[in-house]
Amino acid sequence: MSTHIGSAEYDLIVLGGGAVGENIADRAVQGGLTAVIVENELVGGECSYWACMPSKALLRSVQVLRAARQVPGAAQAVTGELDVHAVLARRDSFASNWSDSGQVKWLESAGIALLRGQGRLTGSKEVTVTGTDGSTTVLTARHAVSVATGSDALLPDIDGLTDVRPWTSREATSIKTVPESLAIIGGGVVATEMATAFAAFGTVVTLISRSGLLSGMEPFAGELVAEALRAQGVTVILETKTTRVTRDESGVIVETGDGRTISAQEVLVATGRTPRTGDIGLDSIGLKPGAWIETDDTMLVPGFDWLYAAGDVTNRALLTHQGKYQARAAGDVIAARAAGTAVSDAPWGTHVATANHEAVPQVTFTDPEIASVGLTAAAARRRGYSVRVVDYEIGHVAGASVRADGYTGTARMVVDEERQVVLGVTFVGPDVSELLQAATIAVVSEVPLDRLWHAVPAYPTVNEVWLRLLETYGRPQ
Ligand SMILES: Cc1cc2nc3c(=O)[nH]c(=O)nc-3n(C[C@H](O)[C@H](O)[C@H](O)COP(=O)(O)OP(=O)(O)OC[C@H]3O[C@@H](n4cnc5c(N)ncnc54)[C@H](O)[C@@H]3O)c2cc1C
Ligand SMILES: NC(=O)c1ccc[n+]([C@@H]2O[C@H](COP(=O)([O-])OP(=O)(O)OC[C@H]3O[C@@H](n4cnc5c(N)ncnc54)[C@H](O)[C@@H]3O)[C@@H](O)[C@H]2O)c1
Repeated sequence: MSTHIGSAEYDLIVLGGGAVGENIADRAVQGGLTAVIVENELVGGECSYWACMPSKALLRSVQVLRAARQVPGAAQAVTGELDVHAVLARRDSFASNWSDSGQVKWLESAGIALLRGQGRLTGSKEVTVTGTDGSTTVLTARHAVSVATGSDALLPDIDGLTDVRPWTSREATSIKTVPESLAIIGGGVVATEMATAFAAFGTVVTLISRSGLLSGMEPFAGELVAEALRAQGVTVILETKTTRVTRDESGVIVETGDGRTISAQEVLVATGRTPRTGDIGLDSIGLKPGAWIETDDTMLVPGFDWLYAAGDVTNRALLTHQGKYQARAAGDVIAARAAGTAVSDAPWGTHVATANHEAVPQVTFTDPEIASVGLTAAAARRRGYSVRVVDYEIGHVAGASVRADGYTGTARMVVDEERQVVLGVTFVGPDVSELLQAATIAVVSEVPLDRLWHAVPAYPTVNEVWLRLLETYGRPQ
């Protein structure tokens, strides 16, 4: 094993080469800085290989088949079942067969240096990288270090769980064969999306959630998804704790607080995330290892003028698009501060991630889909807004009935009565994901409702639900 010690200096060191780290480096390089990314696994990170891309590739075929079956004419043409082998092959290509060569090429073309190995902060503006061959490189940053090390699946403290080698989202999204049966612990986004996919693949799925489903969202979202999962054959057990998990030769046995015993070939744990900060040298600069990293809206860590963090590791909004949004702010502000040019850090300025607070969009790719942005009614009330809630059945819109026979879905608009602007929107229904950006623009731009009446949705599209929501609210005088 080599013990070679090298050193190098860059304007910016980015620890972690996921989608977020790549974007921080890219913006900083476009702003005239030199940047190196330190990555110890695959450039592209969780989203590319074990999260967004493979999971959505698994779910898309399921959605297309359902859509075809809901439209006479097309339904008659679809006589077979889902070809799971072909679904997995398509998933493989979306995960680039777990090779990061394409992303490495992109880094080269963007002028970003790459150093492979485990990076640890070892002092002010200093990161020491241990390569797989044991070599050590000490990197020094002229201006900034940004942490973008992401998050890992959280394994809750359930008796026996770690001993049974449970699946996390990584095993679920990279499956090579489909299990006959699967128990899922959790009721959030991963649990519901994976229950949707595996049920469609023919797996006998039991989902055990200690609460209702998707509890941070509007209540009807989780209720409609639970109803749909049950209709797809999933056993959905709500408000129930998992107390013990064991494994024998036939599979796993999951025991619940209300005395049930669920046997399955595998168990998937989908109970949230934990920050990847346990072994990145935070203690060397006076921060707590294993904790989420707090930042201000320019992604600067309080108490430092050179340390930034972005993406999952900040626990602001664990979504790729929000992490990349933070990365754009961080990369741009690092370049601006290095050049001594003006920093625009007032709310909604160039160098801040203001939308993290009250305007986060998210699509949950269950069947039906959930597309949501901004505040739920409950969250808006907690924040002291004077709230009015407007609901509308999407199936009553002409465009929805053309799209699918028996289309059912619900839309909710949360209005700030004082300013008469939209604080939040939730759509639940087939194919609602593509409705979301209009809602995001309305929330971020704080478009007054009387002006929104002039944004005419095309007939007959599902977007006409906007007109129905406005009509239900009543035209402001
Ligand atoms: C199953 C699943 C599905 C998801 N689906 C979606 C979705 O549809 N849409 C969406 O917006 N979000 C989705 N997410 C969330 C999304 O995956 C994350 O928000 C996103 O990947 C976070 O990006 P990141 O760059 O912060 O972290 P990561 O992608 O985790 O990247 C961090 C990188 O840092 C590297 N690293 C860590 N420590 C070190 C170290 N010490 N030295 C060197 N390198 C290091 C890691 O190897 C990794 O490559 C999903 C998550 C899961 C689990
Ligand atoms: N489509 C998407 O955008 C998408 C898809 C998947 C994941 N993600 C992101 O990945 C992150 C992780 O997803 P997730 O589903 O793991 O987390 P989550 O926060 O969505 O859900 C966690 C679930 O686990 C339950 N839970 C937590 N601790 C538990 C315990 N000790 N015992 C039993 N249950 C427990 C919670 O009640 C909740 O139902 C999310 O924050 C999400 O933003 C996004």
